[in-house]
Amino acid sequence: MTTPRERNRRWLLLALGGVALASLLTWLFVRAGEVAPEVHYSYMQSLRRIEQADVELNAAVLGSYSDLVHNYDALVRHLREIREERPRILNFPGWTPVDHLPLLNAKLNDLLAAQLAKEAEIDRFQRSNAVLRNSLHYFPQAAEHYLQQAGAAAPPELGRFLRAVLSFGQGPDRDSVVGLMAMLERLEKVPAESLAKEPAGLAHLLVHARVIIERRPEVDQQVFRIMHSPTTQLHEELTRLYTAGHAASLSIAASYRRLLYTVALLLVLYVIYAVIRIDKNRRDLAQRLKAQRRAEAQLRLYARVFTSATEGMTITDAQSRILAVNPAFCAITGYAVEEVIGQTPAILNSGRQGPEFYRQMWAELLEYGQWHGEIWNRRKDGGIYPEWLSLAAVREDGEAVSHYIGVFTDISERKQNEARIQHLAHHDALTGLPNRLLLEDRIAQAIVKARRSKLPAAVVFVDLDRFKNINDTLGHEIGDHLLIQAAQRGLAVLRETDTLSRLGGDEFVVVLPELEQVQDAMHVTRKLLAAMGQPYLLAGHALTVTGSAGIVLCPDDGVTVSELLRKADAAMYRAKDEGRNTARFYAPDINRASLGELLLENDLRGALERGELSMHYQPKVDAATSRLIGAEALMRWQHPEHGPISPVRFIPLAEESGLIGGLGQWAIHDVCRQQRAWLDAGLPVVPVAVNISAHQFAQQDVPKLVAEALARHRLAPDLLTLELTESLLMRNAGRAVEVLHELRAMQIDVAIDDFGTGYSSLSYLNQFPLQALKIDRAFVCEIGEEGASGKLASAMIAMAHQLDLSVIAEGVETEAQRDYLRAHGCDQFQGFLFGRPQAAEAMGAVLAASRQT
Ligand SMILES: Nc1nc2c(ncn2[C@@H]2O[C@@H]3COP(=O)(O)O[C@H]4[C@@H](O)[C@H](n5cnc6c(=O)[nH]c(N)nc65)O[C@@H]4COP(=O)(O)O[C@H]3[C@H]2O)c(=O)[nH]1
Repeated sequence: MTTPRERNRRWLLLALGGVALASLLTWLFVRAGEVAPEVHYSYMQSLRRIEQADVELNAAVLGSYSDLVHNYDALVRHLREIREERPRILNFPGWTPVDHLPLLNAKLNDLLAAQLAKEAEIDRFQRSNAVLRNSLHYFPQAAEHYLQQAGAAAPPELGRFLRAVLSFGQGPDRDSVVGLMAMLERLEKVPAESLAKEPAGLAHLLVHARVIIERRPEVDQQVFRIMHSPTTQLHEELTRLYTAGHAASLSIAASYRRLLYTVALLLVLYVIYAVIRIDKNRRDLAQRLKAQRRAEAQLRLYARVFTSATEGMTITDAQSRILAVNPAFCAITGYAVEEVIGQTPAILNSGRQGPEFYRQMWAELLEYGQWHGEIWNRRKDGGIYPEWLSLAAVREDGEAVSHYIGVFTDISERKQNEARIQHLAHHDALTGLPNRLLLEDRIAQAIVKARRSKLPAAVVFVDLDRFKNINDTLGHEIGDHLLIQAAQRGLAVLRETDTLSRLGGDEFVVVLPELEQVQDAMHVTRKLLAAMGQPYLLAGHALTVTGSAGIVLCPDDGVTVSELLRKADAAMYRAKDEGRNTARFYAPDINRASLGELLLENDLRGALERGELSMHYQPKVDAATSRLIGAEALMRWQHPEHGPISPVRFIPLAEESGLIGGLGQWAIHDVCRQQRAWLDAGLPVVPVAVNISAHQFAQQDVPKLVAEALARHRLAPDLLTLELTESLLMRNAGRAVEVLHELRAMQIDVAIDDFGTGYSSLSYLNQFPLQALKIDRAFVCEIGEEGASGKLASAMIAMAHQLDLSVIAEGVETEAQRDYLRAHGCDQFQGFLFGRPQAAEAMGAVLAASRQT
């Protein structure tokens, strides 16, 4: 930007430059045209006329001298011409080069001097020649007359003298002057009486003779001097010098013309350049104007985004002083704009995060230029709320930070939803007791405590005796009420540190951590069974239901969750076997005798080789059109003695025994093999999802395994998808992110399975490159029962969509569930309503049928 002062100076310089250029051009123009031809020709003519007159003057002198012309008219005329013309050559034309002037002036002066000298000589010549002419004219007549008069009396020498004078008069001879003068003097001395009768005639004759003898050489000399006057030569020289001066002037004028032409040419070029520049500037200006308009429109858009965004936005300077906040900020925090401008965001500090949190946040923000995370802040009214905050440091041209920008969303509702999801995920919907997931966690904690405190823990498996009969005869509703009351009674007899959970149906499990003595476990169990065994008054019926319990001790009977549960279960069966309404401690023989899990595990080892395992396929359909769009592969074990065994039972066994690696690998290969077979059979295949267990994920290089299987069966990656559980991802987030990125690079889609049953927050799932989320069957089950669970499923769908995840609902059994989920934007359905898991042949038929729809 130029200041007005600079602009004025620039204009002044421009004006001065213009004046200087105009002066230069004028001067060049004048200099270039200064040699005016008419002045030159006039001067040359004057020179030539003088020269001509001079030549003719000489001719006139010669004419007079040779007596061809008897008057001096021509002579006088030429002299007059020269005199008249002379003033015209006295001043050289103004353009004559200055360095030529001294020589020209010197030559001119020489010429003038020579002319004056010549004029004087001519003047003398005129006079002498007139006298001589007169004598020459009269001398012959006088001689003739005298000789006639004197006759013989004439001096003897006279005849010779007369002839000599006559001859001398025609063409003088210098040498004869002396002799003639001697003769003349002698004749003049001849006494008059001795001469003839005409002495006066002789004297007259001798006077003429003297004139001839004296004047003839004089006139000759004068003519000689006139003829040899340097005027002619000086004329020539002056003309030559003048011509040279003229030529030099012409050359100088030509130089100026060239210079003028060059300057003019430069000016023309400059004008062209200026025009081009002006045009370019005009175009640049137009472009800049366009860009500026675009930028203004963009700014208006940004401003609209800023004011209408639902996220709170804060812009601070480098010292964190708030410069601007948007309306959403005010709506969320309760502060008015003027209350926060100039303050720092510390006014929102809730005290929930310690100094270390902020120190790390700032360190990350300054190092990476951004920070994202959850933070608790305080509203103006003192209320504390969680927000998802994204901070960015703005650096101009990589320099120091100039501003900070904060964008945040109030995630109170999401947090509440998550908390409710967590609660539901970990609690039984009917009784509100912890469910299997939370139970496993509590058992794990009890194991750790037992190890640390050396005080044993007990796990008690309680099953209500013949509860099924109540359900079957009095209906589920009464059964449910009974279970609720049983749970409440159970809770009433337990310590706060104990856990009572419901596994499902009529199965309860109690965790008793840090027992003072082992018998306490039996004591508490008996109290529990007694409480639960009291009569229940339900819908007018007084019901008594007893319970059987199996107790295991940690660490004596086991140190893993599954082991303790399995053994407690076995002990419970022993109690049932031994007459019900009783409790039994676990004993090693129980395990083998009642359940034979170990035997089962043993059987599982050879199951693959014996061909007892197979993959079944359950269809997935598009929520909007109900068209088949995928399938989930589910493993089936056909035990030769026990018949079909659920994967819920044998997959944990396979995980515990380390067999899961082989089974998982086989599952992927078998699904790929099957897809290839369907493809070869010309069926319209759909992507098939394979479950990956946490143990398999930890043990194997899943991307490599998938790549090998795809390559071996020549399958495109979009025909295979993977399902990983939420807890798997959370257990080793760092490695999971890496593996998921590898799979993404291979274009393998990954879905998160059983969502809602883990402990993860959706915000944290953000870091995983996932494509789909499967809502666990537990949440779908609740839909249609007028509970909160429907709301949870819809909250999950909304949150998953916010994370750009497609949502699949598992276990859709009823049309009510389907309609509810569809209305809330669920993308895909899987469940008995659309098809049960079925063998490959049956699935082939489903694929074939899908061609028609
Ligand atoms: N009540 C009801 N159930 C429905 C409905 N729709 C589907 N299901 C069942 O829900 C389970 C869905 O599989 P999942 O959640 O991955 O849960 C699976 C998965 O975690 C595991 N599993 C099965 N096959 C494999 C496998 O090949 N590898 C691994 N690692 N795990 C497997 O075993 C679990 C249980 O499998 P399944 O018994 O086949 O049970 C399947 C399926 O039969 C419905 O409408 N109502």
